[in-house]
Amino acid sequence: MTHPPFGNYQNEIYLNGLGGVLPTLPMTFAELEERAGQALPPSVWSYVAGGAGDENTQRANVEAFHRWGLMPRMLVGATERDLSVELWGTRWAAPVFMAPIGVVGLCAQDGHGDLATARAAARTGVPMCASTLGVDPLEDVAAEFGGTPGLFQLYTPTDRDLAESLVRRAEAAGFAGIVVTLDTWVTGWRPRDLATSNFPQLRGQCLANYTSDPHFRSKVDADLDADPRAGVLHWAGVFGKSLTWDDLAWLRSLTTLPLILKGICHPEDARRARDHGVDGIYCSNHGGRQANGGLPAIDCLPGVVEAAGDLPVLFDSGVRTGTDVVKALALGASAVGIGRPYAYGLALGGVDGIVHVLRSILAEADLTMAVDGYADVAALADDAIRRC
Ligand SMILES: Cc1cc2nc3c(=O)[nH]c(=O)nc-3n(C[C@H](O)[C@H](O)[C@H](O)COP(=O)(O)O)c2cc1C
Ligand SMILES: CCCCCCC(=O)C(=O)O
Repeated sequence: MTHPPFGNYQNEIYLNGLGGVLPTLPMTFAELEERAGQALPPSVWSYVAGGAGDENTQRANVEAFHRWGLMPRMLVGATERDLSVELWGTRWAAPVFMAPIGVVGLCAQDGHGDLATARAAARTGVPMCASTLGVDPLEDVAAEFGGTPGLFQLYTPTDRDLAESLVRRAEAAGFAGIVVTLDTWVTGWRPRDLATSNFPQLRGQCLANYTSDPHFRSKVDADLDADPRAGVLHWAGVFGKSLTWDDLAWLRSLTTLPLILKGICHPEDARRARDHGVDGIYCSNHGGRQANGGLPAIDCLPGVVEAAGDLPVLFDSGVRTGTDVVKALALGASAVGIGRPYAYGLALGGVDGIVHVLRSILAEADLTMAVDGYADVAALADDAIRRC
């Protein structure tokens, strides 16, 4: 799919003026977050916005971007930019994707946020990484991608046959890679969720990938449609395998699709993952939702990139603007994950809301590269960023 330059969104907004639909959507992350907080039911809002402990790592993820600065280059004529990247043999329209967000389904007013996210992927060319914890089964999600590649994020259950079934279904549905999340086999200490006690109830609504799974259903001794609680109980018993390096050969054996490990921050873990034959590393601290007191993820990225060698490195945690995207690329990310911002766009404007958030971020990234003199992602590898 070819795209007009992402920066054109700026002209569209100027031309539509205040009378258009677009200006009713926020133009800054601060406003986006504030308005999503007003739009979402309190339990969903506190779940999405919240993090671990006093949320210091969550804030640090965002603030750390300000301690990195891009170095502008002049007289290079970056009048036309190409932001596309090739990952695992597939061309992505831009070096950006939507990070997996379980429970994102509940951010949509019609309760089908996974489908809305997939439709936004189709409209923008920005891949979606679909969470295991969806409101809509992965097959229905993949059917909405419209040619944009998609990734499936696996929460590995203790039941190996169930893991295999989920991966096989993702393969059959046409997903282009499997992202295995390592850092969330149990949830971290999340005071906002503890205060509302709503987490189990929210989670219970996001088990479509399990309750639609033939293997899962075969293990539940009840009619799941008549008694959804039986499904929740069975899920609670199989969710959350704490993986070790010894499990990697088994994970690798599940699929010929690219296998990507999410939650890697230590260079030594990146090196070990590479030695175990994975196809990609995903540097992330889960947006500060799991362990508080950690380093900002962006500060971990350079070490992970170096250790990963020639493996692609995905990155997320704290990305709020197009400039953040360019900084993460300049620090070696192959593609950058947008997390909470797209969930907030969904809460405010459904598919249009996500599209607006993604196009704004891409336009800012594109225009930042134009002004700073970087015509493509490869050019950013050339000394484009400094510690402030
Ligand atoms: C509400 C919410 C749910 C999430 N669910 C998942 C998930 O199901 N699987 C996963 O690997 N990561 C999940 N994450 C983590 C994101 O993939 C990503 O790492 C994080 O949002 C990045 O931080 P940021 O949103 O502050 O940029 C979730 C994040 C949020 C905010
Ligand atoms: C029991 C673990 C559920 C994890 C829910 C989704 C997620 O990753 C999150 O950060 O929230």
